Amino acid sequence: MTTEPGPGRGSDAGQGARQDGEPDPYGGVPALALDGVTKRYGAVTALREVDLRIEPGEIVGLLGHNGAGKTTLMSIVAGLLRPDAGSVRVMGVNPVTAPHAARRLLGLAPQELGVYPPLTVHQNLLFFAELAGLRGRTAGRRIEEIAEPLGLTALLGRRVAHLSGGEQRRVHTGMALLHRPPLLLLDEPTAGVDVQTRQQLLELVRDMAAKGTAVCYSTHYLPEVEALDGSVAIVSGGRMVARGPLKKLVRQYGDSAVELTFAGPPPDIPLPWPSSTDGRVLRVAVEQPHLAAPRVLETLGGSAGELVNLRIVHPSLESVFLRVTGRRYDADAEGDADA
Ligand SMILES: Nc1ncnc2c1ncn2[C@@H]1O[C@H](COP(=O)(O)OP(=O)(O)OP(=O)(O)O)[C@@H](O)[C@H]1O
Repeated sequence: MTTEPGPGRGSDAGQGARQDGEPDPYGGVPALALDGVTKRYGAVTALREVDLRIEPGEIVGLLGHNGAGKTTLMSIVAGLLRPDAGSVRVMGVNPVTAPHAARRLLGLAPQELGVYPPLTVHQNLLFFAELAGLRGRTAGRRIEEIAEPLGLTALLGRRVAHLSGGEQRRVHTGMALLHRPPLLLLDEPTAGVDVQTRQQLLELVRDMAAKGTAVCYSTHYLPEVEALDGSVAIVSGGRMVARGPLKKLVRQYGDSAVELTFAGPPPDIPLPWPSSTDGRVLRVAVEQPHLAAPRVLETLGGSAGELVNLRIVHPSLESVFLRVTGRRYDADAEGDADA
């Protein structure tokens, strides 16, 4: 399913502007431009003609179910994989033909932790700073600069092996920021972290974007994207199925509904409203769900005994996601991915 507003060109693509009043040092070049990118792994087509544009200062929440193609997309941007077709530009630089130049322009925090447990936090960060070409005092200053907002200052002398999972995740994220890249790729940066770390990371992302950094933020947590209040790119089956500012997509595609979850498959009852099923969930599309809910319940008759949950769904990113992918965003978590 292809939906407007398409792959994110023009002023609707997102915020895309520095909020700190500084001039844009890159002269209007998009931080990321993907055009018609296709990637196959043997018989599996992981990405199909994907277009995506991210402007400096824009935060894009990259969303999709397991296997949608998010990591493949980030790996192509980072120059770790070659696309089979299409073009990629990072600040105007082609990561296929100029991988080293492109790598200097982006910071990648992959899904898998890339920290060295026997080394201290400082040694880990210094190692990455040196890989990025930073030396001496400059490297030391950058480490201090990123340690502070990530809450790592007091941990700099500790061995990473002795840190909690959330602390290790913060070190891992910090490594991507040391060289102040204009494009930041964060692949599920809050996987397995506690609420406080999540807040810290979100704040840091907002802060960096306000200073002009473009951020591509892949996550399975829709509330994070809502909290970042940036723009959204939704991939499904390797295709870009929606792209645009969050608020605009919600206005355009956000449906309201009453969602009924049953102990088993939803009963087959005739309803006077459009409805769909997804696993154990029956979704009834109604305009004013809080008013319609009692009438929906009345139609259940004897099946009401099988009901385990009723939820009022207002237009939100969640309903946009369902509309453009055909599946609820939490469908993976319930293990009913093929429902
Ligand atoms: N190295 C590989 N060889 C073969 N198939 C692969 C390989 N890597 C990914 N795939 C397939 O490509 C598709 C896209 O995978 P990708 O990892 O990009 O998805 P994703 O959206 O990042 O998923 P997740 O949310 O689970 O991390 C999936 O069907 C996956 O099975």
